[in-house]
Amino acid sequence: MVNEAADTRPSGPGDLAGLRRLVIKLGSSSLTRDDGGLDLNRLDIVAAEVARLASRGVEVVIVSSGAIAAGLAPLGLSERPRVIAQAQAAAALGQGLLLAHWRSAFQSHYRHVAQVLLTVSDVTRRSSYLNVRQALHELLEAGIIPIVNENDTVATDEIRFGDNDRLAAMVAQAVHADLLVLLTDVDALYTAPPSNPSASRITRVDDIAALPQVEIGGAGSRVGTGGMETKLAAARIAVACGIPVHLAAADELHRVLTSGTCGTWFTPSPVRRPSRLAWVAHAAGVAGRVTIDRGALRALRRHGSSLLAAGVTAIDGAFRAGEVVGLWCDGAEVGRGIVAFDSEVASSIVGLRMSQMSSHVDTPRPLVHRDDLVLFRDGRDPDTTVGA
Ligand SMILES: Nc1ncnc2c1ncn2[C@@H]1O[C@H](COP(=O)(O)OP(=O)(O)O)[C@@H](O)[C@H]1O
Ligand SMILES: N[C@@H](CCC(=O)OP(=O)(O)O)C(=O)O
Repeated sequence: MVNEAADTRPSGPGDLAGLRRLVIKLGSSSLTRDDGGLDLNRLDIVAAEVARLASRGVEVVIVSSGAIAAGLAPLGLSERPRVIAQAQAAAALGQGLLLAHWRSAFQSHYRHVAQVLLTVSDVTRRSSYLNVRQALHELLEAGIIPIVNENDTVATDEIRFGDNDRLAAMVAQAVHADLLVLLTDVDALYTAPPSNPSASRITRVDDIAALPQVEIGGAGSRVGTGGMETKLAAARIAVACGIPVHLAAADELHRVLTSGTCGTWFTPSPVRRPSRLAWVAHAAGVAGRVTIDRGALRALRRHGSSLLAAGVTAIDGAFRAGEVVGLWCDGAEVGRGIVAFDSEVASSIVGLRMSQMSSHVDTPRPLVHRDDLVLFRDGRDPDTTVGA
């Protein structure tokens, strides 16, 4: 088991001598050839680099897109389908092909791979998040390379990542990675989509919250999703968790792992947020809304109090105890927390003091405990989130 106490994170690009655990994400655009099929040569090159790291004792998780792209040709499709059922069929077919190729790419290096398919709720619901984390740790300890992708066939439109960038950031956070490498079809973050002649490369971002005006475009290829926007979202999540991010072109993986003189480096925030609070802050699926009054907000902000039902004015949405809810005050989302009661029970105790709750609940307790709470200092940007 890796010693979590030692700081093994690189201090800058290329400083990987002490690296213990790494997440590498490959986008569809870098795993597919121009004619749409999977680029097996690329998989082989990545497998060779990863096997080299693994032989040094570095634990690596690969987040691999490409299932839908791999399923297009066998289904007789020439481009990514818009109809969700077709995309799901392509993913179901393509995921098998994708994993078979990863397996054979690693076979020559005597490494096993394991398929891990995740949905949004697997990383946002605390119980399944912990299971995922344990399974990944178990695989890494056994020297196996987990190949992670979104479970596209079961994910529905409203509750899917859609891109694998944010999924990769959540995985990096779950396994306490030292570094997240985002590999794509563009060599860096630019000040504007690279098709714009005035766009210039950004080699380093030390404070993502103060990123200079960057014009973000959509995906550059026929197969990619999300473009730079989801990569920046992923970088925000990772750096807030204290994990540096190196964004680079897929064919520069060797340089990322050696000199580091390529791509865009995102410096992590100095404070490594406890993973549980990061999970609450960045949970993609917020199950409901709890509106609180100003007095309650003041108590949370100034005194680090738990959220009591007495300070709640409304409950919206249907949620279960243990899910993440947004906390709202005066029309703005002021924080998030793990709620202690199902929505029906929560609705029945709105405005009640602890002493008045016993006829509604077995054990009167705060609606959101302070240990399960994050507050947004300024607007909704999780960069400015502080633990309560
Ligand atoms: N400001 C920007 N800097 C760099 N690339 C950008 C920018 N805005 C948009 N892009 C586009 O984002 C694309 C990468 O995203 P995407 O196609 O989703 O890749 P992937 O499949 O690797 O996730 C690039 O090809 C590029 O055209
Ligand atoms: N899960 C999907 C990936 C979705 C997607 O296109 O992601 P990406 O190319 O990383 O933006 C697949 O395997 O096809």
